[in-house]
Amino acid sequence: MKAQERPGGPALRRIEVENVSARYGQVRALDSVTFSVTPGVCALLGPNGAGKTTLMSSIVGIKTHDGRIEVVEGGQRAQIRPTDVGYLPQRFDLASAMCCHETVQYAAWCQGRSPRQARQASVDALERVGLTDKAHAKVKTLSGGQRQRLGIACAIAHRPPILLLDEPTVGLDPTQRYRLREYLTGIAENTCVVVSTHLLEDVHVMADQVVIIDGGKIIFNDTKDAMVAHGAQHQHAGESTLEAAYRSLTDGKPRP
Ligand SMILES: Nc1ncnc2c1ncn2[C@@H]1O[C@H](COP(=O)(O)OP(=O)(O)OP(=O)(O)O)[C@@H](O)[C@H]1O
Repeated sequence: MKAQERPGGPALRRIEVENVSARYGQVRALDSVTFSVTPGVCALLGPNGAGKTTLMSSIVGIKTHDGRIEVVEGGQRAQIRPTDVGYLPQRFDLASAMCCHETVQYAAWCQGRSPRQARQASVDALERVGLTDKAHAKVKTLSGGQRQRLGIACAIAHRPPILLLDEPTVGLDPTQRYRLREYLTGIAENTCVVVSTHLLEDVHVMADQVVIIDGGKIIFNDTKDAMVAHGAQHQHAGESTLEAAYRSLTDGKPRP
């Protein structure tokens, strides 16, 4: 992934999430969540079951919810359009008999690119995730990390102004993790990138904004520097400031 490459989508002013609540039957997964995201990398943190995936799928529009999720651009509010968004779900299936190039081409075509644009988009995205040499390999022959990178290629191929990645660095080797972080920080100037992660190194390397969610509620929403400053006040021996901040903010909270 080349940091100097920037997606050509229009810069969005911000994503507004207002008073969003969501349930699975009796389970309240999100409870009046309100925050906004401007271009940059927003790291979404929280314990297992906190509601991160539910929040991402609500923003994408596939989880029904109460409240409002909109884009505000030039003072105008609008619904988020599917073509505005690139989404890497936490778990996904790909057509195992298709090759990587066909897979990404199809994803770009589904996002409104013409067949010719989709072909080029696939070439570019596979290059960015380091899978050019696997372009004609069948999906079923890929390793776990290669599959994850193919999923990322599908999410970024149409160069969306909103990128939602649910635990994208899981399964990537250190070099690929570095390349992904470099790519995301490179596009962040004009892309709202929301990355769900359990890795504080992801936060350290690429986050501008940090949102911590616990029990379906936002318990922290500020800059990375503010999180570091909070951690410095609660640091134990052997802990980084980010580890201390995360522990002190999430320790002892009731779980749903
Ligand atoms: N399909 C589902 N049916 C019922 N409950 C669900 C479903 N998906 C999630 N939940 C519940 O909703 C809550 C939030 O889950 P969610 O997957 O959003 O958390 P998460 O923060 O993404 O967790 P993780 O870090 O483990 O991926 C949890 O209590 C979970 O058990």
